[in-house]
Amino acid sequence: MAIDRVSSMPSMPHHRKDERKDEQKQLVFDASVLKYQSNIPKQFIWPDHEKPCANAPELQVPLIDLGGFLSGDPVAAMEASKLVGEACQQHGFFLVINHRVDATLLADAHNYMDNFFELSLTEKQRAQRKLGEHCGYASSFTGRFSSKLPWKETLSFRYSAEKNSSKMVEDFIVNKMGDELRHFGRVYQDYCEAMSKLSLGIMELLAISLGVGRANFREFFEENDSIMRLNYYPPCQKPDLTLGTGPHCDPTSLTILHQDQVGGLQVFVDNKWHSISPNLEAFVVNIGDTFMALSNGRYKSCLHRAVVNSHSPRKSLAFFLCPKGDKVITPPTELVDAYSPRIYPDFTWPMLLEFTQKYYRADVNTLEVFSNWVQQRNS
Ligand SMILES: C=C1C[C@]23C[C@H]1CC[C@H]2[C@]1(C)CCC[C@@](C)(C(=O)O)[C@H]1[C@@H]3C(=O)O
Ligand SMILES: O=C(O)CCC(=O)C(=O)O
Ligand SMILES: [Fe+2]
Repeated sequence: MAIDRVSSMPSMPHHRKDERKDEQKQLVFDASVLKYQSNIPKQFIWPDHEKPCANAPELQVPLIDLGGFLSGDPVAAMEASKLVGEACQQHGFFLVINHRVDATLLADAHNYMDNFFELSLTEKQRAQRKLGEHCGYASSFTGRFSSKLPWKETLSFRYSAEKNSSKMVEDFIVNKMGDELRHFGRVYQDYCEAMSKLSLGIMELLAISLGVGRANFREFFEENDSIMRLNYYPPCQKPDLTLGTGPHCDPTSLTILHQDQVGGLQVFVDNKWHSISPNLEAFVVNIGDTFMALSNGRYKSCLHRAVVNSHSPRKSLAFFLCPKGDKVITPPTELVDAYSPRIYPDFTWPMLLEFTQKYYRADVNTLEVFSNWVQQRNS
């Protein structure tokens, strides 16, 4: 059964379920074919109010130099945390440079991604993600959603920072794709380790900016159980009708994204879509719904999307930091008082993840609908 936005998870009438199954069976997003088609299947056409708008103005996002902070300079740490705090109070997006992620590793991550997505659909489908699961290959989520399909292929896998999981990514890739992709798996294992390390540094800056203990969030995410996602956006002959990724807030805690030089990431600020220009030296960082709850709403998870174009494929590598499954999302006591009462209920990340994978397509309201769902279940 394909999943669309549901408010109270109604059971689907049988006849509709059968119709949907037939419809979904026919629809396969084979990028090697669809990128040449000028008649776009209706499932990929977004409603007028969500279609891309021409020439979105560039968003002035703070470019935060992490060099001094990563060298242990306390003044630089204060300066960086101030810039991070200002960005998170406005739109939750900022860029980081001098991040110490190895340039060769970053180049390999982009190159190996090209190799994978240029495989035949049959080859890629060896890693096909199962309904309700978040790891594996997906081509525009046909079978998962029945309308407003994203114009993209994705490969997602789980990364755990726990000591005994040092081969989790490599093993997943080899298990799905065979031994010939072992090195591919190794590259993304190393990439995720670099992302995890960078995330923990950024968590220190977020803690300082919120006035909680500097180690507070770092310890909370030390043994993170995160999601790595490779986004591949084929060219589209009608890029004004489709979206690579629909409008959403990331349900996760922190996203570290590297976009290639093509451009397409847009953020909704001051009631208008703004583009974030490519900068290969920088990572785009944004906080997600889970961190918004952890900060008791002080920092906002921000609406964003990705547009496509008619001339070249676009790639982005998104590392989604997530806490270990047994961690309860409760804001530090410093962030809750009579003037700032609790906004969201306690929850764990696996609860929110299951909600987005089985019941609700993440959008701008995910955390609010999820909170009501949790409170209904607890009442
Ligand atoms: C936990 C996740 C669900 C999604 C991938 C990660 C973080 C972002 C989420 C997503 C990108 C938000 C928009 C809708 C979505 C279905 C997508 O377009 O990919 C979301 C991802 C998902 O549910 O697979
Ligand atoms: O590809 C992009 O630039 C954004 C992708 C994104 O927002 C996501 O995968 O959550
Ligand atoms: Fe996102």
